[in-house]
Amino acid sequence: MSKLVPAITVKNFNFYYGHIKALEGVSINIYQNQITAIIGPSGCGKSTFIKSLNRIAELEGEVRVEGKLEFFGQNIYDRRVNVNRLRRQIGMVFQKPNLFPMSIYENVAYGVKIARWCPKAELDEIVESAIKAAALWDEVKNKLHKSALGLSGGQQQRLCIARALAVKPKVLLMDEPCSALDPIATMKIEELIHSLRGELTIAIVTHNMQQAARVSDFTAFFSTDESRIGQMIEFGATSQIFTTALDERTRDYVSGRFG
Ligand SMILES: Nc1ncnc2c1ncn2[C@@H]1O[C@H](COP(=O)(O)OP(=O)(O)OP(=O)(O)O)[C@@H](O)[C@H]1O
Repeated sequence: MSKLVPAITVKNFNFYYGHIKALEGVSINIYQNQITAIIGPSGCGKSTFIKSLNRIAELEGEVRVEGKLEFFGQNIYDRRVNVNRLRRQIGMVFQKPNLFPMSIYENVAYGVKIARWCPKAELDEIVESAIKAAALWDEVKNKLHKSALGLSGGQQQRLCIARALAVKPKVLLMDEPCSALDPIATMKIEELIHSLRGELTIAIVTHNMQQAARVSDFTAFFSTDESRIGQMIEFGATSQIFTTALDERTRDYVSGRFG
């Protein structure tokens, strides 16, 4: 394996919603061009964690952070950070597809257009290559100017991924991207994630153990203790976490005995 470079470095990270502590002492590297799965029981702070990486969490209300959270060496919570730019560089796909009521083309072009002026021919190329990268081109190439809301749930989710890819993010965060999809649509998303392997840094929250084992290079297991505050219990190569985890709580969770 080539040398691992952290895209995101997290050290002793605490996260609060108002006065309520949701995460405590999280330390982890999200490695560049690797796929990291975040697993753990409901309410342990998996979504909170990934939403804190691109500062989407603060859209939900007053939040506070402590500790270190760096994106290629830059403090993500520095006052001088341009949050819109940060969210382009660290894109996100949610549980349910959240397309705009616009055409397929416009959905993908949207982020590019608000970031900069772009000649039509270049925009066409960006849209096409993003939809191709999201493994959706053959299904939509003849209806690019039809409403995106007419697509199936699985197609909509791949279009959300295309929209995120169009602005050339360095990191893509995925929060249970398959939880609303049937097995075939899920398989297509997994194949798509697989095709991005080695080219894009991905952090994916999933409740599906087989999915984590299939798609990721690294796995982080989060949990809570009696305090109900989320912690990261163990982080390692996915093969190790699923076969020889060091912590008993991780072993119990991945084997289905807990959670
Ligand atoms: N916007 C919010 N305001 C206040 N508390 C929140 C907010 N979002 C989440 N929480 C709380 O933070 C804790 C962690 O929630 P989070 O959604 O991150 O967990 P999760 O592991 O992703 O759960 P699930 O697997 O059920 O989606 C929970 O106690 C939750 O109630």
